[in-house]
Amino acid sequence: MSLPPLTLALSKGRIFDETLPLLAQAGIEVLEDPARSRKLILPTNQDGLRVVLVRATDVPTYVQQGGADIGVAGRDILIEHVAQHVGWGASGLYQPLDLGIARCRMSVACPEGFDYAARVRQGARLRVATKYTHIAREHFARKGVHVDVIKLYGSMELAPLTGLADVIVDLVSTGATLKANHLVEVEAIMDISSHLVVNQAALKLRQAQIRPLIDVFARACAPEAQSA
Ligand SMILES: Nc1ncnc2c1ncn2[C@@H]1O[C@H](COP(=O)(O)OP(=O)(O)OP(=O)(O)O)[C@@H](O)[C@H]1O
Ligand SMILES: O=P(O)(O)OC[C@H]1O[C@H](OP(=O)(O)OP(=O)(O)O)[C@H](O)[C@@H]1O
Repeated sequence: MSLPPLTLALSKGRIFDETLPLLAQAGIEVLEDPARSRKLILPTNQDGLRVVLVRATDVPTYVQQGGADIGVAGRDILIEHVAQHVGWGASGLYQPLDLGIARCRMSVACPEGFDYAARVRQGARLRVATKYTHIAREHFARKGVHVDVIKLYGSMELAPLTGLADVIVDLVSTGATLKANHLVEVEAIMDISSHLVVNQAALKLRQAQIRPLIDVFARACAPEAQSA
């Protein structure tokens, strides 16, 4: 009797695009292009593996709850997920590998004319708009800065421009989005890249299928594989 295929959860933007070359190094090919198809379950050229497309924020949930066996998620998403789901227990989600893809950083940014350093020195209360409330709270708590955190789901750059917030905490890569909106990066909080996440029960029950897949990713993202 053949086993059901392993399910790999990916979000359809950068993570999908940057995971494909890692899979390709092991001869694994996704047989449909999410940019052209509305399908959410994509076959691969291997009977034992399929890809499901989920929102980036849902990848940890799918993997932890067993909707997928394995997934790729940004460190930003993983930190927020773990902080919000402490009740679920730390178990269920194994993070064996930093894949080094979708690299960016989490930063504090503010409007060009805003004197962030002075406001921090003065001990002023800051209004912080962000999707990453846990990371923002931790960062400002460590600095001893009092903040009101305003949770947003996107377009954080707009918040200081409309008077909704003083600063934002968001992802920065090239800096082009900040520049286009007359914002400046004033503090880097942490480097971000995407990690492999694995359902712990699946890892125990389906060792023989999952271990080789983890090894495929480990080989593909090793430094010598990058330069080859
Ligand atoms: N500008 C950026 N440069 C590099 N990596 C980024 C950048 N912005 C976000 N990321 C990383 O990519 C992850 C988002 O992955 P991806 O682009 O696949 O999701 P998405 O498809 O945009 O999200 P959603 O599924 O919510 O629409 C983030 O969690 C972060 O780790
Ligand atoms: O420094 P840059 O290279 O300009 O990248 C930064 C932008 O990238 C991310 O957004 P993304 O492109 O993922 O858009 P989204 O949040 O709407 O998915 C982030 O939220 C910034 O807006």
